[in-house]
Amino acid sequence: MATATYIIRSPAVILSGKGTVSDQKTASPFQIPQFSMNRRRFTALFASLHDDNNTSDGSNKIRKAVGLEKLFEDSPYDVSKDSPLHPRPLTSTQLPNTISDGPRLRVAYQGVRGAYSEAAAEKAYPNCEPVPCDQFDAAFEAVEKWLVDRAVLPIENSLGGSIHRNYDLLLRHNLHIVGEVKLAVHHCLLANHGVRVEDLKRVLSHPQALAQCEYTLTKIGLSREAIDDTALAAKHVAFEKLKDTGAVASSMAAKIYGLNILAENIQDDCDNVTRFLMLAREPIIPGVEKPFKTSIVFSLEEGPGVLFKALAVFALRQINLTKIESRPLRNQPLRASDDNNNGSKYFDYLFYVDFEASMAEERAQNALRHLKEFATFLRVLGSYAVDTTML
Ligand SMILES: O=C(O)C(=O)C[C@]1(C(=O)O)C=C[C@@H](O)C=C1
Repeated sequence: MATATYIIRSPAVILSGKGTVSDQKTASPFQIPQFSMNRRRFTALFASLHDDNNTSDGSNKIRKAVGLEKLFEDSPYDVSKDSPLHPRPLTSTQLPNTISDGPRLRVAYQGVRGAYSEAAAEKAYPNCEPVPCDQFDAAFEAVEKWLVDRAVLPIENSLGGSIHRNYDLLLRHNLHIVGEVKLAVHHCLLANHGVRVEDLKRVLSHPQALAQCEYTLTKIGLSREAIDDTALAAKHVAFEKLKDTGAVASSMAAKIYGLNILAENIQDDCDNVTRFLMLAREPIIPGVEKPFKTSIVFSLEEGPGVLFKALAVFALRQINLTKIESRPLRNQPLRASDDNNNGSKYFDYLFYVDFEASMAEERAQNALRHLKEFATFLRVLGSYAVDTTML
């Protein structure tokens, strides 16, 4: 039977399911002396959640499908070995504000200067050094390869919905969610000086930004063209000195690239908020001193009421869910329905759930233990403080 070696390097990662994980190692997850919760119980809990004695082939297939087998292979150093280089896990109380003490934290974001993601990085980590990345993948990789300390990436918007790419990348990469930050997004219509709204034929921006301004752009009658980020759209319009093309971007982008603001607040709803995730190589130790949220991803066997059963583990413990998202389980061949086989085929899905509880709480631990009884795969993406700041 094929076996895989997993180095479980954090207490916040759970690999579970019906496959064989023959040789698990746990790498010194707790190094913080001021760790305040019942450390022994927490360690025992994670050890038990990692302890997978099931033997059917289900989860190995899933791990292969989502690339989990690669999780630790590319690690710049093996954290299972004691090393002075091993950074201490961040504590929840260090985040997000006190993190800027000491040397400036380098924070990757997707886009160029003036992108909303840069503003989100600065809100998440005041006084940080924002590091632009061309794509979301590059931001994930920059953290993994120790080029930067953190990444701040958008995950959902109140008008446009989920940013699916980042849901997929969360699973493909080996980073932990250590916080969230919400940013009010006020879009402007930008153009070169001397250009009027009537002169414009098209507008460039990030697809999310274009979707958020759908109504206004249709009213003006502009054709839309997608570009990697809002600030890059502004930069392109400015550098190419375009006369018939505008950009949807921030007032900061207008300032940086010397564009004129033709219209402000052009998003379809004045309450336009994007939620960003703060990602790090190490998880934080979850606390209970302030409102916490936990993000997980899991998959289930096919069958009637299975998702209902999965969600009931939270309802039974009065745990509120704040988000549920399903994504196709990539590289998983289409399965034929075995019961009442009528030749129908269906897809397999991963379910991403955010719930309002800390992994330091017994009810959250029990809920996940319960879920693990029938989930074919389960991973905790992070347990982190809720962003309760006023926008
Ligand atoms: O293009 C930018 O400026 C970004 O930061 C990206 C992004 C996104 O991906 O949703 C971020 C916030 C806004 O919702 C629009 C675009």
